[in-house]
Amino acid sequence: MKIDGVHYRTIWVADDGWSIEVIDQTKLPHAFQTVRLRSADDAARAIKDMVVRGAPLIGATAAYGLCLALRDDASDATLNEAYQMLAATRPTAVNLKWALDEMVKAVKPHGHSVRVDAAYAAASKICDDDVEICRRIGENGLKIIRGHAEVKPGKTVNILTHCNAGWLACVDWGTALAPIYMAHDAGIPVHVWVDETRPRNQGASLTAFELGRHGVPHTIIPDNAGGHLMQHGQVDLCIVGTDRTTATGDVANKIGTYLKALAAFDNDVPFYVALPHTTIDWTLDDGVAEIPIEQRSAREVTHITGRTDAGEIVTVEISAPGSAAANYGFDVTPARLVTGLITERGVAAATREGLLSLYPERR
Ligand SMILES: CSC[C@H]1O[C@H](OP(=O)(O)O)[C@H](O)[C@@H]1O
Repeated sequence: MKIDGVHYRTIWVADDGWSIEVIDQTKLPHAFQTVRLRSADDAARAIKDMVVRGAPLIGATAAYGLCLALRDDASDATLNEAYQMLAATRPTAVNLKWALDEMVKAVKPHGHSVRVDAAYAAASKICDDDVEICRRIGENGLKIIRGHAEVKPGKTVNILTHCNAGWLACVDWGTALAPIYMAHDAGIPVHVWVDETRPRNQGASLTAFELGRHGVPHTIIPDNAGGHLMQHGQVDLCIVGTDRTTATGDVANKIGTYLKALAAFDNDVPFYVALPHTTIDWTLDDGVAEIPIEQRSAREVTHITGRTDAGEIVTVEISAPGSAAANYGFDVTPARLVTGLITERGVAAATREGLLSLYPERR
């Protein structure tokens, strides 16, 4: 996406031809800085510390993490060790394992002397494919937004989203936000209710940053406000992302998504999930029982980082000292609450048959 006229992806090979540069998302929205990754450890730390985050971008970063490991030593032992280390960084986003498996398939057949080139080529393809996949998700989601615009001609289409599933969560475009960018660029009047998304505030910090830079009208709301807005007819549809969706359409996404889906269901508000095929876990049927839910540090709940009026970036404690805090990173929305799955191949019902209609090769 463009920032101040410059087109950025979230991850790229640096000008030295081998190290990896990423946007440091822990510094946004108050500073736009990049970080250089020079080892698999650097890549793992960037994923774990959420310097990079979002299922597709986590996968892309892990892919380049394997490239960096192989530069030092292209042996199977190093490949396996780096795979295991990167795979252990964050458990919920299935793109992580998908990307690592793609890299192993691309590298393993080759002799050591060509493995590094094969790895960088494979990682680059993962990134290029993600850009095109997300662009197509945007096109398919645009049709849905256009449909809502047609039933209220000249009026604004109000869309609620949760967390950040924009270009910052992917390599470019995004998933849930791609249709919104395309609708805005097509002249359809859209407005986005942006869930702040506690505790890491990816909505207030990242989605609002993205939409603001693209000129898309939006309003940041507390996570608990969405149901009220839906009750009062102020939400035409919801579009969110996902970190892992089962073969039956159960959707793991940022904590709070499930509650939003319940409110949408109760108010007859269409609830869409935008995802690439790389986020579908075909091995799972029951998302609530089977999808691993990351638990992060209590400090992310008890403390918050922001900018003072004087422009200083500070972290402060916002809770009663000594109180325990639980920090579940994701929840699972059962398929019955999902209106449709917006993929690069079209929009499917959140069912096994719906997904297989788009991905018949999975039968
Ligand atoms: C397109 S994946 C976006 C997805 O990832 C976010 O989680 P996190 O910021 O912790 O990586 C959130 O669940 C988004 O919906």
